[in-house]
Amino acid sequence: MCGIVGVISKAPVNQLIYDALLLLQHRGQDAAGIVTAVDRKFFMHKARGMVRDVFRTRNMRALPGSVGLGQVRYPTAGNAYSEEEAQPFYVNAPFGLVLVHNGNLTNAHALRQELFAIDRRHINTESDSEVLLNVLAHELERAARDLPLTEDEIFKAVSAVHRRIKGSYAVVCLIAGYGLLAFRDPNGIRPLCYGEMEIEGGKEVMVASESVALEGTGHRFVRDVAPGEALFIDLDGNVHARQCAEQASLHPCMFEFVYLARPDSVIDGISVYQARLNMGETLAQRVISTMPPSEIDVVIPIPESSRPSAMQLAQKIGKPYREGFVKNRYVGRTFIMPGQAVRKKSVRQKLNAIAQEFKGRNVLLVDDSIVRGTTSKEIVQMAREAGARKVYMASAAPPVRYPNVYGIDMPTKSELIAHNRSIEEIREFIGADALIYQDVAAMKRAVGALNPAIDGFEASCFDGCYITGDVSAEDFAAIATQRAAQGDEEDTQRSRLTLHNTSEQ
Ligand SMILES: O=P(O)(O)OC[C@H]1O[C@H](OP(=O)(O)OP(=O)(O)O)[C@H](O)[C@@H]1O
Ligand SMILES: NC(=O)CC[C@H](N)C(=O)O
Ligand SMILES: [Mg+2]
Repeated sequence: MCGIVGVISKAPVNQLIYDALLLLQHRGQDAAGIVTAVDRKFFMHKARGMVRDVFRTRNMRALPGSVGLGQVRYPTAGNAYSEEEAQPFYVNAPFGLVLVHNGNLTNAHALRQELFAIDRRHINTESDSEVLLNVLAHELERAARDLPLTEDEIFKAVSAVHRRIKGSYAVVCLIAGYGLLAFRDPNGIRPLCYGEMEIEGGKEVMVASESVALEGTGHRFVRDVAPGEALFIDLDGNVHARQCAEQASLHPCMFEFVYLARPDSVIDGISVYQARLNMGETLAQRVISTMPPSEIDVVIPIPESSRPSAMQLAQKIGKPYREGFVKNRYVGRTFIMPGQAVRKKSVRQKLNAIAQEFKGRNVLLVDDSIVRGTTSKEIVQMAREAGARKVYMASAAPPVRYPNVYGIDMPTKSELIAHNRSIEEIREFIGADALIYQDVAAMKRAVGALNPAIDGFEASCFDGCYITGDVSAEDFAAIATQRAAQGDEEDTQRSRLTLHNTSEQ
């Protein structure tokens, strides 16, 4: 998952974009980048690492201007080692475009060929976002007639982009000298919203992945961008909106509510925090129907993301909720780290047990999800080492059985602990005395009840239904092969032609 942000202001935006990216850091830890613009000239700094490491004072000073955009990256195409795949991406024609993307294109491999063979465009990385930018550039070129470029032409280009690209995408693009373009895929899989703030000399408009970025930077949340809709924000901060997709429906990604988004965000009218509480409530019913609550002494969350669900579950089953694991706040989120070896090592570095909460007790550990089983396996063992009598495990999300091709990095079935395994086999693998999972329909009901206007959820990793309906066996294979062939760090550094890199040299 990536976090994206774009701003049109009358004042310098470098610090503002930095602040917004910090608020979106939980969506991507591998790379960060900002582009600002003065008139038609772009300034960029992007590099691998977390926001705080990527931007030093000298880099910030080199980002002048009152319009700009930024991204924090969690790769789902290409790899984590490439500086060149960090975003934003830039193309000089037409007009000068820079783009940030959250999501994953399922037909990137076919588009890559098409761009070369038909549109005569060169793609220099494995990133699907570079493909997306070039499709947009090509369509803008086709739509644009005489100067100046008009709103109608911009929206026409977005409609053409919707027809060509498949998968999930929330996009912010800066068109040099014109303004900021933002659009969301026709199923609204990835989140995008915008807000405003009155400032001296006019209005400041911010587009961001999550409402927390708007709130945390003092902007008033206006609304979510609708699925298939495009916003064009001109340099005076006027927002022009148009539906650019032929067919649109709202199917936000369920995994945002389960794990990815911050609990203090509201996505498509649903409070992420409330969604997690509701999931805890329905999970409690599953627990009660599986074992008598009298067999449980204490409910312990696996920090961080499972806390709201565990709290609600404990209250519902009438058992104490205790903090049995302490999280080292300087270790990032393990699930979005690249590579299984580092993820495994990080669980122990990140979480440590408080023995007194475990000693001689029957504990029910609650996590928001079990994906590869890395966390649960370690945690169950740690609970035993800390002296627990029985260790039960509950997951606020159902078993993750199918690959995700829409922007969560689990492209192959084989890496999923629940794929082709019964609940009993998973229980045995993680070494728990009992394992209780959320039910798919119950989860959809519990979260869906928070906004009846939603058409449904993109929940393919739980139910195997891919909302775009057009992911072919070839697409699955291409995505999986591409991720499997990531190469190592050294290899990646060697193989890249660094076209637009302004990082430390
Ligand atoms: O089964 P796994 O493959 O281990 O993945 C699932 C775990 O990963 C996530 O935690 P993470 O440490 O990424 O972030 P958090 O601190 O927000 O919970 C998630 O909350 C689960 O704990
Ligand atoms: N998680 C994401 O949104 C990733 C965006 C894009 N597919 C990349 O890999 O850079
Ligand atoms: Mg976790």
